[in-house]
Amino acid sequence: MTEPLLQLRNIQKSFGGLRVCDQIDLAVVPGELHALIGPNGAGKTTLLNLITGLLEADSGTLLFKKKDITTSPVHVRARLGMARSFQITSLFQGFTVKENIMLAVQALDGSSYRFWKRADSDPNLVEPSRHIMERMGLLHRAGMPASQLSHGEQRLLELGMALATEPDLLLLDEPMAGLGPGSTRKMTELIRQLKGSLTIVLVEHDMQAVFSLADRITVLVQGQVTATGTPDTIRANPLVQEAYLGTSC
Ligand SMILES: Nc1ncnc2c1ncn2[C@@H]1O[C@H](COP(=O)(O)OP(=O)(O)OP(=O)(O)O)[C@@H](O)[C@H]1O
Repeated sequence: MTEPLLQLRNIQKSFGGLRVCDQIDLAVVPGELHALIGPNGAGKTTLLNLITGLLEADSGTLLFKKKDITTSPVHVRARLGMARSFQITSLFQGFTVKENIMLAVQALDGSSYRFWKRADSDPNLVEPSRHIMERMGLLHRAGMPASQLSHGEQRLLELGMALATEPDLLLLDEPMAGLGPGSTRKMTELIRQLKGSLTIVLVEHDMQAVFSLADRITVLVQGQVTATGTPDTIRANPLVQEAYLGTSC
């Protein structure tokens, strides 16, 4: 098997007496879109938080690009090439779409925010920002404050900001949440276009999107990995069908 880009070995996490992640083993290989699914409260978001470093595991090992990052803080993991789609609340609401994207590009470039005025005419920032806005279908919104965007557009901006850091591993936490059918289709298509050019871990409740996008799916139930496999294997797994009884996977 290809050497994993991200590997979790025997990861445990409890909140008080509640074990939320229990002996999690997970290998994400380069270039794949690996979806994490499971019923509400299964521990998916907690697992993403453990991967990005927002939370620290109680025990177990996390490897990224073969480096042990088990205790590394968020910014070290980000510098190594991990990005998570920002929550809408962390967009700079008063800044325009272009300014938000430029800030994210600037973070990659390492230059200081106090040079903002110059940054606005710096082709090294302007060109990549323009490219990202174009890719996200947000070019026509470049001058609009983030606060005035629709919910779907804000989610696209979030994704654009994550991509601006040119990650090797992109973690997406429910990118379709709260989107209508049109925006969901648009987001699905965008994620499909990203596939292959980077490795993606996707947490999503929209099973249609998950099953159409994922190369492999890991199913979490009550903090444990119940199954990992291709969409077809997962669909046919009786344990998964039991966990998802009543849903359309
Ligand atoms: N900071 C916290 N303190 C205490 N309990 C927490 C904390 N974060 C999550 N939990 C609990 O851990 C369990 C797993 O939560 P988590 O959000 O990881 O699940 P999830 O699979 O992402 O659920 P959903 O699909 O509903 O988003 C839940 O019982 C939740 O209440």
